[in-house]
Amino acid sequence: MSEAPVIQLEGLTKAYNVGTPVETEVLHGLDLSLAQGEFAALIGPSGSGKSTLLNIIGLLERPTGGRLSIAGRDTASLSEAEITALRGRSIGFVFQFHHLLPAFSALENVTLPAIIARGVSDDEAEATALQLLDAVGLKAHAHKKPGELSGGQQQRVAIARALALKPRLILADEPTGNLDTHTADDIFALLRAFNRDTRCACLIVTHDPRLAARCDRVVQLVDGRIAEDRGA
Ligand SMILES: Nc1ncnc2c1ncn2[C@@H]1O[C@H](COP(=O)(O)OP(=O)(O)OP(=O)(O)O)[C@@H](O)[C@H]1O
Repeated sequence: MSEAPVIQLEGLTKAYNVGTPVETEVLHGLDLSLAQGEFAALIGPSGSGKSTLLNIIGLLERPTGGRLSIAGRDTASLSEAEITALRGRSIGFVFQFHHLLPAFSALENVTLPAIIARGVSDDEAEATALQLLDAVGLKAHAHKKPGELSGGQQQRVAIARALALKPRLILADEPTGNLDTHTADDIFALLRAFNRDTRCACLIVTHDPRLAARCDRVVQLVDGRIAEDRGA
């Protein structure tokens, strides 16, 4: 039996200020499918719609038109509660401004989503989190707060947090954008290793041609349209 694509878009559009005299369409009928295990870059000039598309695929914003299925579920008919549940169950986010909770330790930042979103017990969440912090090279820093960690270390905590929920899909928005080349390579290698080990699909927005060249597939947006889809 073939698996449903993790992401499927058909004729997807997004407009802002819908119904007003200055409605602007920023995504113009996109078709895109990403299978389990695929590792893809999303590239394109500033303003081409990459973040908007990532937010829609991440179920943080609704499309204006077309179809969006995530993990085989058509999202159009889902209630807000069902959307939230699907997002929590299926998607891990690694964003540049990683939204770690400053008052909590690295360990707590990784455990809390599993406890809150999944109802996992404290002990089980902590055991998983420690394994993940070890895997990202931060076991010794587990009890430090984000403000006591470097940018690259904070980004690794964000990756551990995303992976703690064992998502089928990882969405990363410029995950290495503010990091030096060496740390960026480490972060990229981590994402790649988890993609290989768990077959989670990854879609990574990047302005870095070096990183895009190391993805299996490169989707290029220009002016809200897919201009190129290499390696599909
Ligand atoms: N909330 C909003 N309201 C109105 N227009 C918006 C909104 N969010 C984004 N846009 C517009 O949508 C277009 C695409 O923006 P988006 O942030 O998705 O581009 P991007 O490719 O991610 O750019 P960058 O690489 O600079 O981050 C831009 O023209 C932007 O001004």
